[in-house]
Amino acid sequence: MENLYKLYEGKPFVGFWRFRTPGLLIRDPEVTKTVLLQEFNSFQQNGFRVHPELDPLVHKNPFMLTGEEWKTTRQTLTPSFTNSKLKPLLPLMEEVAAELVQYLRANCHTCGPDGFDAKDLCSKYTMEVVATSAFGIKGHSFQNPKAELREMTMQLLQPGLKKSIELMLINFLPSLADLLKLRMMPVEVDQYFRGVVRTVVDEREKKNITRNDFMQNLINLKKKAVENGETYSDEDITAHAVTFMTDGFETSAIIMSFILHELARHPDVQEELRQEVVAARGANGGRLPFEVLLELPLLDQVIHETLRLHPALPAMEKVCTRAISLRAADGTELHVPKGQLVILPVLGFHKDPRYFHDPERFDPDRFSPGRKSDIPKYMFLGFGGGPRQCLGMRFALQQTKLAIATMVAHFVIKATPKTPEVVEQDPTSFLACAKGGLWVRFEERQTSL
Ligand code: HEM
Repeated sequence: MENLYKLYEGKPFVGFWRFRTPGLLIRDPEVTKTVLLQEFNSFQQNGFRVHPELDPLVHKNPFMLTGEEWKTTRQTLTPSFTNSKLKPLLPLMEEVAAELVQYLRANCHTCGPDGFDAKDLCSKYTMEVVATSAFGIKGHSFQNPKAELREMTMQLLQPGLKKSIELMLINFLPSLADLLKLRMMPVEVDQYFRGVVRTVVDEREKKNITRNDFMQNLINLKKKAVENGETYSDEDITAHAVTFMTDGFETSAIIMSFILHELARHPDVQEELRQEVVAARGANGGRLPFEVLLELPLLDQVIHETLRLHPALPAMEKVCTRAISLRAADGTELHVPKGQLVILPVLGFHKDPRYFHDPERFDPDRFSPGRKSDIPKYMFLGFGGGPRQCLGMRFALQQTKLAIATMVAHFVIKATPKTPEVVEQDPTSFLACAKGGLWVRFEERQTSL
């Protein structure tokens, strides 16, 4: 999509074919705002669908839902992502960050000249954070690369060849996929997650345990629904915990690995960030309290600039649900019929010199308080935009900030011979994925406040 975006400079709309489906690429900020916000009701469906009966746990993910079902689910889950619910998760995340430091200390001298595959490393951390926050369990990712929770989640997120072909059919030839009863989540993964949730819920109910986590919020939602004579089933609890797992684990690992890559390639920014983190830890007894962590300015800018250069979702797909006329800034008008696939080229916008000067340059200062208002609205779409903007954004920022701050406080992150100069996107991946991986090495620092 980035190439198509560049090829049609000056045009607000570009038509293309994806297999037998016509697609519409948007190249205009005004139209992007119209699609995401002003005419949201005409574009409220994401370009993915799963069969509600064959794939109930995936279908209940807000990302897949539309209409009233989407609205109710989003309203139900939103309170779990407010600061008052996220703050109590910090001690759980800190335990995982301490495990990450231990793991790096134990392995940084023996990992060889190429260092660590940053994505693999970060996904151990995000898997454990999500496991403890969403399911209230440990995933044992640092100890065992083949741990069951990780293996089951990976079956969903990095499917093998046969499953990938099935997924293509589900997306591009849905009627054939329905006929063949193809499902996105393998049966054994579905059964596994239902079993995990049943065990956790039973144990908490039997032993009257309450814990400050997402699972507790879901259990409380069920209790409230029962009191009000409404339905909130065990399947709903499982589906929403799985949403947390699938949406929260991989995307955050991707962005963290790109941050490590950029910090290794920009030691000056890394050093400035270290000073910011070390000073804040020093002023708070060696910890970063919730409010302090969220407010560290350079840390926030580094994350946003990395998301600009390497958005986890390089393009967003929407489907027109109500025919509409779109008008671009240059006056071009286009009739968009119901059912039309519409693509918002996130990476194209993020690398367009009209919106981001010298776009290939890693420049966290673009997101500084004095400059970020220069970025046109809806041209930075790292977390999407409008009513469907990423539901887990605050959680993602919290876990990412804690991991990066902890790593720079304890280690110097360095490039290795395998660290790519220019990151090449793997064209087969729907999420951002660097061809050949992102490799970095860690040197332990003497002082670690
Ligand atoms: C750095 C990490 C993350 C990135 C870059 C990211 C990015 C995105 C993007 C681009 C969208 C589409 C937004 C749109 O259509 O406008 C999205 C949707 C969503 N994200 Fe995230 N996400 C991240 C982490 C998370 C986490 C941690 C969770 C949950 C714990 C989460 C849950 C969701 C959900 C439920 C949706 C669908 C929202 C809806 O359609 O109403 N995400 N995310």
